[in-house]
Amino acid sequence: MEQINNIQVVPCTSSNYLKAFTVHYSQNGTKKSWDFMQTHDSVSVLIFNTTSHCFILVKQFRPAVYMCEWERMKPAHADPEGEQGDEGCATAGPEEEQEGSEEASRPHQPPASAGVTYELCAGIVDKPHLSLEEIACQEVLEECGYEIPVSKLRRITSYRSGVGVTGAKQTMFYAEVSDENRVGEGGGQPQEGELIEVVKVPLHEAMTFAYDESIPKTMGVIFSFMWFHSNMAPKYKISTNV
Ligand SMILES: Nc1nc(=O)c2ncn([C@@H]3O[C@H](COP(=O)(O)OP(=O)(O)O[C@H]4O[C@H](CO)[C@@H](O)[C@H](O)[C@H]4O)[C@@H](O)[C@H]3O)c2[nH]1
Ligand SMILES: [Mg+2]
Repeated sequence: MEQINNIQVVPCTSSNYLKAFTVHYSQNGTKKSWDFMQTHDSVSVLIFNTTSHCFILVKQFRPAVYMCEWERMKPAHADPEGEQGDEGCATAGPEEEQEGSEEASRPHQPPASAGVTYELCAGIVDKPHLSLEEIACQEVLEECGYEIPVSKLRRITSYRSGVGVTGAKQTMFYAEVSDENRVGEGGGQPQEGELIEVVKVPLHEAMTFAYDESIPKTMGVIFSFMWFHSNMAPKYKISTNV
């Protein structure tokens, strides 16, 4: 379990990952404006291990998810844009800053598990010299430890994510792997700060997993499990409990 402490929230003024803008425009003669962020497109891969009949997912701490929970649990007086003084900044109170103290003893800070989500293996498209498929295969290797050629990828579809905020394009692939393709532990690239746990979801538990709201997960997981159910499950002649 991760230990999350020393939380400080500051305005994001310069980032390699996102840029915030306001666009002013006219729609059918009416002047409008909209705030949005430019981010990278991304790829994701539904991985099915044919040896163990399990889906291979990744589990990782997501600061954005955690901060939603942090906001929710914050006492009313701890307004980041109000009483903290620094514009738009928030710092955890003194009791939150003691390293190593029990998370349960911090009434205003959610446990780290509140920010951990189950996701498809995925990555941002930030290498112009590589195809979407090549980036997807790199992520499968780095995050999950399976080495597969691009020919093993089947494109499921692409769609827009965060249409109110980013509108970035995500492309989803499907890949069947076997234990023989496993060449490493996965886990992401520690030098880039990635700390990823590889988890297996047995095929027969997939739909129960997908609809269990107590398990935080992305829409990609739910959609891809349903895609598998209607497109691939008959091939494996296994009920997925829909
Ligand atoms: N985002 C960001 N902010 C930082 O401040 C920040 N600082 C460092 N980094 C580094 O960027 C890399 C991002 O990792 P990936 O390429 O594996 O992309 P994912 O984070 O897995 O995101 C994908 O999968 C998600 C789940 O399906 C989708 O929601 C996304 O759309 C989709 O791109 C890591 O090396 C991370 O250390 C930041 N990355
Ligand atoms: Mg990733």
